Amino acid sequence: MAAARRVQLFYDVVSPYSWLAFEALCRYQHIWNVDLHLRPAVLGGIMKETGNQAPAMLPKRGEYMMKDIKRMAKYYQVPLQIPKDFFESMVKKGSLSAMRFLTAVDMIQPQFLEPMSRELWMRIWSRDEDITQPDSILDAARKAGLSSELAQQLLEMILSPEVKNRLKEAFGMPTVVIHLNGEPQLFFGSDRLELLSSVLGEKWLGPVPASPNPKL
Ligand SMILES: N[C@@H](CCC(=O)N[C@@H](CS)C(=O)NCC(=O)O)C(=O)O
Repeated sequence: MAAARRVQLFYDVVSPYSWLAFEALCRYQHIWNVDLHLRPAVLGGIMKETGNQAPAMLPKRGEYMMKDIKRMAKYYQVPLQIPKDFFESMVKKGSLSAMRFLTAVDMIQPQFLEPMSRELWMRIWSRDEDITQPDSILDAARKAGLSSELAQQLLEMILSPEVKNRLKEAFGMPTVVIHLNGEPQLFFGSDRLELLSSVLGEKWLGPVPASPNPKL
């Protein structure tokens, strides 16, 4: 069998579309011949630099996105619920500490990235709970199976320059990057996974393939 190809997923837990792509790729990592690399990243810096507004902040676009997200969540079978105060949760509070925590997880114990990311999404995008306070992050860590010692150690790392510098920026969320013949190929959006499968030469079986070991 050919060596598994590396598929990198750049995501932010503030992004609902990232959650959809994350769950679909977590399902497919056991079906396709790929090696999934989860890459915590932030969108905010890019928005600031380019002066772009989050699409949801434009009223008509925002209205459309709310409907789109609900339909996509049902189709992807992800228990996503729109938070009551979208502006407060997404824009004002954001996800920087949570994403720094995930970056520290990636540096120290990357096997916890998948469950920890999922727990953070469950908080912000399913149960409308906070993800900015240390106690919120520690609660998610406990549910993801991290020991309290490890979680404390990671929490202490989030202000370190190593973590801050390692947190990647992506131009849109979710972004998937693969390398074909040494050339990076970038796919933007949870709606580009079918195209990704075609480029990889793998079968697209919809967002909920019969996975041998589904986590969600
Ligand atoms: N069509 C895409 C939409 C993804 C999307 O709107 N992502 C937002 C974050 S949740 C984003 O990256 N916006 C930045 C931009 O569009 O420039 C999908 O289905 O995933």
